[in-house]
Amino acid sequence: MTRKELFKNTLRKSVHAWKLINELPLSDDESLMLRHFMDQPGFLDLHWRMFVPAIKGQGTEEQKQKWLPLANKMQIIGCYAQTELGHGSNVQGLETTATFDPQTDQFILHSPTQTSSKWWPGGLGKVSTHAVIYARLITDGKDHGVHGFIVQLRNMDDHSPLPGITIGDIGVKFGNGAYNSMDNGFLMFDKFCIPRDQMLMRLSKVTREGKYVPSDVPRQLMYGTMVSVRQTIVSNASIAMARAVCIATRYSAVRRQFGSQNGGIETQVIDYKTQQNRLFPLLASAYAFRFVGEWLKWLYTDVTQRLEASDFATLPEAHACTAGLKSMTTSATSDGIEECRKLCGGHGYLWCSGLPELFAVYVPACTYEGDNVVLQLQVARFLMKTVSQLGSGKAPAGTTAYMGRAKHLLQCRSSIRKAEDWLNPAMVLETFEARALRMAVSCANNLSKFENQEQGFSELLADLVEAAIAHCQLIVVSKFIVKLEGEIKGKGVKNQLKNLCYIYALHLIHKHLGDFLSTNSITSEQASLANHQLRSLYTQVRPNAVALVDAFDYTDHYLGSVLGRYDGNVYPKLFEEALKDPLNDTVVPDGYHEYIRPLIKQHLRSARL
Ligand SMILES: CC/C=C\C/C=C\C/C=C\C/C=C\C/C=C\C/C=C\CCCCC(=O)SCCNC(=O)CCNC(=O)[C@H](O)C(C)(C)COP(=O)(O)OP(=O)(O)OC[C@H]1O[C@@H](n2cnc3c(N)ncnc32)[C@H](O)[C@@H]1OP(=O)(O)O
Ligand SMILES: Cc1cc2nc3c(=O)[nH]c(=O)nc-3n(C[C@H](O)[C@H](O)[C@H](O)COP(=O)(O)OP(=O)(O)OC[C@H]3O[C@@H](n4cnc5c(N)ncnc54)[C@H](O)[C@@H]3O)c2cc1C
Repeated sequence: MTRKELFKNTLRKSVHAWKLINELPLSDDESLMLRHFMDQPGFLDLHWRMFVPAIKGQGTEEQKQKWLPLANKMQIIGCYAQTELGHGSNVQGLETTATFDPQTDQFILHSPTQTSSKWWPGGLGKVSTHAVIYARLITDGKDHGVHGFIVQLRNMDDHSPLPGITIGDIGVKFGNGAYNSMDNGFLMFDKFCIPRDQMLMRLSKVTREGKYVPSDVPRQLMYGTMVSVRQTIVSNASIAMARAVCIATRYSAVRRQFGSQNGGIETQVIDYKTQQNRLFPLLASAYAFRFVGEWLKWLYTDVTQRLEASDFATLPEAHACTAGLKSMTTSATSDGIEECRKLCGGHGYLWCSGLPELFAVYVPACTYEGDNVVLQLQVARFLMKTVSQLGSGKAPAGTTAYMGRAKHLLQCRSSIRKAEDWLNPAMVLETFEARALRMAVSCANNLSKFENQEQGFSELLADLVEAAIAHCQLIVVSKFIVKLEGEIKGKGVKNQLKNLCYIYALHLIHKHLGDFLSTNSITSEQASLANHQLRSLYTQVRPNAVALVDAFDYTDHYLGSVLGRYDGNVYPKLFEEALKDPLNDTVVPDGYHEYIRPLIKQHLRSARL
């Protein structure tokens, strides 16, 4: 499809999905499933995941009563317009202004520079009638920082932009189809006025007289929509990883190379330890991210209930966990999808493997909803704060509770003696806790050598990100172990999940061996025992690998992959796909007479043939 066709087709699908949701009707959970099977980014994502939650989280009761019924019936379509051409990560650096005019009781929205143009918001370019806009609030010449506003963008009769608004699509993005189904947009305001009651005023207010009444709750609640989406992105990482792994595992069982004895059949590539060493940790990651995603959903629900009761105590942890896990799981999944493509050899590079499209549509997850490095630095700040409070009498809680055992964890030596010890959950956990704590404490010690803490933080950014990742990996490993401690239905399923849990943990030890050794969390002998155990786990997973990906229950239609077909009938179907290519419509290609023939004839003439 051309970009225009792709975009229009996504509108068609989105509207059809909305019709089904209402007619059947579908529950919220079922509607989410429908979104997965629709399988294309589109304006509905931003309307439901960001526009509506922003109003719910930041609007007053009156504002919710006015706007939510319209949004819930899709009589207005909204997007989330925060990022600008010049600033995305640095939200406090946004430039768009919303200046209160007491004469007219309105805010005047203005884009003072080119870099202040809104740039990137999905659904903004062509579809949205409304947006939640983030802009600097100015009253009586004073800048109160960034606040949210509900703004109508387009005429409800003919969809034309309202006077004072310039709007459009930002252009083609990475890949062929991928994220190009979405109208990521730009927007400039030229002194565009909105009524005062369209500032989202649950957190802070501007009175009729133009007085700014700051919030008595943490201002970070303004970032609540991002926290909510980051949480959902973690579960989605599992879905995308599982999809790539399903394709690569099934194909690895079909594909044979080398190893033929006396003219017999060759070896299935899944039997090579190198293939297992690349593939099975990804399979384990797909399961691990699913379990940590379930836990994160619980954490998010818990913090939301606490916030409603004005208990803000767990907000920093919820922010650190959603930011860190969003970052860690999306980075691992993007890399994992690319690894799966390579695991499928040359055929993985074919469009019909399903992997190039999956990669192209997935990679922006490393950037949207917060650049992954910037988000890990938020985790690092949280860790440094927690370390600095150790010994103050305030016991760390939740995911940092392990830091409360700092004295032990800074001194302990791993008691792993034989390979099987690596299947002991307490020993594995302690190894990850020791490594995470020691990396965090080492950063804190290095920071303390700087007179200026911010300067020290800048100098140590790379180490801080690594410490944050170590903490996030500990969370994933520990939630996988907790999952195994609960009830798991199905004969033998627990054993399979145990294998995957330890593959997940031990492959991380192998991959980040430098961290584990340099922090003395393990010795090199213990590292080789871990490798030994890992190989043994691969052998145990091998007979069940295909069943473990079948368990994801993805249809062939959803996978969209010739290599990942359930029936394994890969080669005939690759031919079928090839023959469908428009280049094969004719035997002699268009362009032959224009370019190829004259070229060949010229050679024939010069060679006097
Ligand atoms: C789509 C794929 C297709 C097919 C796949 C198949 C199916 C998929 C199905 C569904 C889709 C799946 C999922 C996606 C769902 C929906 C979304 C769809 C598309 C994505 C759209 C993307 C939208 C966006 O990108 S919106 C813009 C996002 N922008 C950002 O994230 C900006 C990042 N920057 C920041 O957040 C902040 O600037 C900062 C945190 C980096 C710094 O802020 P600030 O300067 O204010 O803070 P600091 O001084 O550093 O900190 C001050 C204190 O505040 C605390 N803090 C910061 N943030 C928060 C927070 N959020 N909550 C709580 N507290 C916070 C911080 O810790 C400091 O605390 P302290 O105690 O003072 O130290
Ligand atoms: C597909 C897609 C959809 C999007 N949808 C929306 C949307 O609906 N609404 C919306 O408002 N926005 C949206 N965005 C924008 C997105 O949120 C931003 O792109 C994202 O927050 C990253 O910000 P940035 O582009 O400014 O990156 P930058 O911050 O410019 O990052 C560039 C580089 O600088 C590094 N860097 C930046 N700051 C620091 C620092 N402090 N320390 C160390 N390194 C740093 C980063 O790690 C990165 O390597 C979307 C983006 C994409 C790609």
